[in-house]
Amino acid sequence: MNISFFKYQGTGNDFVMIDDRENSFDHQDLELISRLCDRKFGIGADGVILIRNHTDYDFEMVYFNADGSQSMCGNGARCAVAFAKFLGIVEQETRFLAIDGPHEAKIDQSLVELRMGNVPDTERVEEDLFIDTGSPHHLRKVNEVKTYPIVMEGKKVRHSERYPLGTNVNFVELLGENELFVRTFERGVEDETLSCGTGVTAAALGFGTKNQNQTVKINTLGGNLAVRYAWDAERGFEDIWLIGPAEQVFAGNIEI
Ligand SMILES: N[C@H](CCC[C@H](N)C(=O)O)C(=O)O
Repeated sequence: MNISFFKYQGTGNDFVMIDDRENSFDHQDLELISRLCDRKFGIGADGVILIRNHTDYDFEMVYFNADGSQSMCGNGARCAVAFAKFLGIVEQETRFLAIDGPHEAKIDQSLVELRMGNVPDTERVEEDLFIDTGSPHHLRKVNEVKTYPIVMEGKKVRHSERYPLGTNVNFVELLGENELFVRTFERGVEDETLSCGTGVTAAALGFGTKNQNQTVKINTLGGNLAVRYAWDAERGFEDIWLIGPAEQVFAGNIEI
């Protein structure tokens, strides 16, 4: 089978993007998805994203982790917006559908602002936090995140009994008020990724200030992101925007 694809990355979180407006990609072939993501025998990526037509939205994005499981993907959604602009589906603003519901986004050059779903509350888990930003995120504050054993500790939490469906695990170092360094062990990739969009959003909500409006700067191994949000004591977190670059790396065909 010959598949045309485009490779995109958003702060080092990388994706095989497929224009599937003809609905021809066999998205139930999870072995194919894993092969496409394989960094030795395939293209290599953290996930696969299909762009599909939708009657009520500019497009629908369907995200698959490298193991074929599905979830919301913040960086992937930012890349999907950039890809949709490249395909001529959108111009500067868009409304599209993802697994967690509708999203708005704005794109200027390669910078994408993605509106995330509202997050009414966060949950304390012993010394840590749990926040669902469209995908599940466990958050642990650490001192020296760059030397912390992310994979060893991330696997323990990801497979703990508390999370029968698994969770993503974020390790967060506070660099200053509203400035964080975040590293993430990702469910479905089953490894650390260079950044995680829904993860840095969860970290911003968990460790940012609780004023009416603020922007949290997040450093990741793959680059810098920002999260803007409004907080209300009753309603929690609203008007949440994940902001960062999304770039096309290369295009190709694969016989697989
Ligand atoms: N692995 C995550 C989905 C992708 C999250 C990440 N790539 C992002 O940018 O949000 C999960 O299974 O919940």
